[in-house]
Parts: sequence; structure tokens; C-alpha cells
Amino acid sequence: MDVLALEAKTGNAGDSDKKSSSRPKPKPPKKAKRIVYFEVEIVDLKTKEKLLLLDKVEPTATVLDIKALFHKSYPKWYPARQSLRLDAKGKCLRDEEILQTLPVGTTASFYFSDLGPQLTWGTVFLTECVGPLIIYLMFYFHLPFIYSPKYDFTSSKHWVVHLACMCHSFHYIKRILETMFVHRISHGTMPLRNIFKNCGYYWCTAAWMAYYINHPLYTTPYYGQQQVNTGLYIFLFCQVGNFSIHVALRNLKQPGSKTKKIPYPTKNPFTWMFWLVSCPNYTYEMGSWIGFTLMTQCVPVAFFTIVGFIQMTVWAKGNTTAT
Ligand SMILES: CCCCCCCCCCCCCCC/C=C/C(=O)SCCNC(=O)CCNC(=O)[C@H](O)C(C)(C)COP(=O)(O)OP(=O)(O)OC[C@H]1O[C@@H](n2cnc3c(N)ncnc32)[C@H](O)[C@@H]1OP(=O)(O)O
Ligand SMILES: NC(=O)C1=CN([C@@H]2O[C@H](COP(=O)(O)OP(=O)(O)OC[C@H]3O[C@@H](n4cnc5c(N)ncnc54)[C@H](OP(=O)(O)O)[C@@H]3O)[C@@H](O)[C@H]2O)C=CC1
Repeated sequence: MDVLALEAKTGNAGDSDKKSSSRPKPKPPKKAKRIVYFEVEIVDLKTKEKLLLLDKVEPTATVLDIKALFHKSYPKWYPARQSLRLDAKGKCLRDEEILQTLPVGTTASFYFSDLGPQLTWGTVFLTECVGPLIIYLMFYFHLPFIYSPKYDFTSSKHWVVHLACMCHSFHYIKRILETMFVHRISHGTMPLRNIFKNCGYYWCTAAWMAYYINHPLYTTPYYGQQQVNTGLYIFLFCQVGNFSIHVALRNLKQPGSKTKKIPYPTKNPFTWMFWLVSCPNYTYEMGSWIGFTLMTQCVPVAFFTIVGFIQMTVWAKGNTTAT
């Protein structure tokens, strides 16, 4: 029986009498509003084993409420670890979806799967950004055992090495501050395995770049100061662009809201890039790393830029399809 049918069944049956007589009628006794409760069954996606039957679930219950009820019976599966779907091959239901608006009868079956341990997005973002910041500085300050003691008396660092350290540190400090004060991240959590993938990528490549850029035998860019300056200007321009897009995306959401909107350019000229691409923050991010590659003329930086480009292209395509 679907929701519409339920409404029909519980509708006011006295309507047809109203027109039949002009005499003032005695008021009908007040009927208590009948709530039609739902019965919710939770089935394991893999084994198809019935895990739980919840009777008397309120129609206005959200998916998150159902997850909380399930959690009471299975304490190891906290709500963020749970994925509930209506169709075994369908998409995961969003936490804010409401039972009575789902295409189910009064007996709803949900397929449950365990998403594995979860971490908050803030934790992942911060961990992946604090690492490169510290690792790079360890190489910059030539901590013991990094470079051979035979280089101890090699000539002092070239200006571009200081500049690269400032730009690298600036980039990650900016990302940490943005995570704390700018982004309005809607996903509650993400899989723990991501932290290994993301940190492996960020931390290892930071060490790899820092090793070469701060190496006592580092050779400065082929076209000298002109190349360094061009790289620096591109880097700074794109950092401002990236920040501008993050602010524009933040302003699309009300605090606490999870609703995404189609972004449009604002008065800030850096946001006009929205006319051309769906994720200009990724374009500017790429631009920054192209600038940094030019400034340092270092192969590991180029590698980092290419991997980031591939990853962000995949995500940007996903975003375009979603919109
Ligand atoms: C010198 C050595 C160098 C070493 C180099 C190493 C190279 C290695 C290359 C690696 C490159 C890595 C580059 C990373 C760069 C990262 C940059 C960043 O900083 S970005 C910021 C961090 N952001 C991320 O990490 C994004 C992570 N996002 C995700 O993984 C997914 O969005 C998501 C899994 C959290 C959710 O996916 P979504 O598309 O939104 O949901 P769907 O409903 O479509 O589900 C798809 C699929 O995922 C499952 N799912 C959903 N949510 C979760 C969850 N919380 N935990 C686990 N699994 C989840 C869902 O059930 C679906 O599964 P399926 O089986 O397909 O039904
Ligand atoms: N160097 C590298 O390899 C990489 C660097 N990065 C850097 O990290 C930054 C953040 O990355 P990522 O999280 O993937 O960026 P996203 O563009 O996916 O998200 C950034 C923020 O904007 C919000 N947002 C995005 N689109 C919309 C919309 N249409 N309406 C409302 N809010 C929206 C997101 O909210 P929600 O939580 O709802 O999605 C999130 O809070 C990048 O801009 C880039 O600078 C990222 C990837 C790789």
C-alpha cells in the first residue's frame, strides 16, 4: 500500500454529508489524527540475511533516524558507517531523506552495507595538509641525517630555494585555514582508507620535492630570475583565484546546510572562470602547481602536478555529471 493510498484511507469521511442539508449540524466529535506507522526491515546487502525489523516507525523519520535505531541493536555500526539502499544495486540513501517520501509501501525494506571505519572530513583535510608543511620544512632546515655531512660546507641556498619554501608553506597554511574557516563541507565522514591514500600521496611527494629543491647541489632554473618570477606570478595569481572560488562556493551554502547549488560568477573577476569550467578551484589549483613547477624546475613537482591534474579531472567530471 503506498503513501497516497494511505492518505485516501485516512481522509475525512464526513465530507459528502456537508452539502446534503442546510440545517446547522451538530459538530462531529473530534477525531484523533491517526498516524500510519511504517514497518522497516533491514537486510544485509551481501548475505540477504534479515538483520532487524522495526515496527511502528514514524512516517516522518529520516534515514538518519533509521540508522540511529539500527545502531541501537548493532552498536559497532555507528550511523556514519552505515549505507542503506532501497535497491541492492541502487545508490545509497541520503541521511536527510524522509521515510514517507521514499518510493516504499508501509513495509519498507532497506539493504544495509558496512562502509568501514570513518573519519571526519576535517581530520582528513588537516592531516593531509599538516604533513607536507612539516616535512618540507624538515628538508629546508637540513635536519640531521637528511643530506650527507659532506655537503655541510656547500655554498648557502639560492634565493629561489627560500622563495619555494615560502610558497609551499603558504599554500598548505592557506588550505588548513580554509578547512577551518571557509569550507562548508556537507559529507559527514569519509572512509578511513582515504587518509592512507591521500596522506601517502601528499606526504611522499612533499618529501620527494623538498629533497631535491633543498638539496645542496640543487641547480636553479635554466632561464634564471625571469623564469622564477614568471612561476611566482602564476603561483600567486592562482592562489588568489583558488581562494576566491572557495569563498564563492562557501557563500552558496547556508551554515549547516547540505544543499548544493549551481555556482555562478560573482563580482569578483576571479570567479568569472565559472563561465568556462565547472570546478575553477581545481583549475586554479593546477595553475598554482604549474607556476611552482616553473619556478623550481623540479621533476617531482611536475609529477605531483600531473597526478593532481588526473585526480581533479576525474572529480570535476563527476561534479558535472551530478549537476
Ligand atoms: C614518491 C611516491 C609518490 C606516491 C604517489 C602515490 C600515487 C597514488 C595516487 C593517489 C592519488 C590520490 C590523490 C588524492 C588527492 C587528494 C586531494 C585532496 O586533498 S581532496 C580532499 C580530500 N577528498 C577526498 O579524498 C575525496 C574522497 N571522496 C571519496 O572518496 C568519495 O567521495 C566518498 C567515498 C567519500 C563518497 O563517494 P560519493 O561519490 O559521494 O558517494 P556515492 O554515493 O556515489 O558512493 C560511491 C561508492 O562509495 C561508497 N561510499 C560512500 N560514502 C562512503 C563512505 N563514507 N565510506 C566508504 N564508502 C563510501 C558507496 O557505498 C559507493 O560504493 P558502491 O560499492 O559503488 O556502491
Ligand atoms: N593538489 C591536489 O592534488 C588537490 C588539491 N585539492 C585542493 O583542495 C580543495 C578542496 O578540494 P575538494 O574538496 O575536492 O573541492 P570541492 O570543490 O569538491 O569542494 C570544496 C567546497 O566547496 C563546496 N562546494 C562544491 N561545489 C558546491 C556547490 N555546487 N554548491 C555548494 N557548495 C559546493 C564543497 O561542499 P561539499 O562538502 O558539499 O562537497 C566543499 O565544502 C581544491 O579546491 C583544491 O584547492 C583538491 C584535490 C586535489
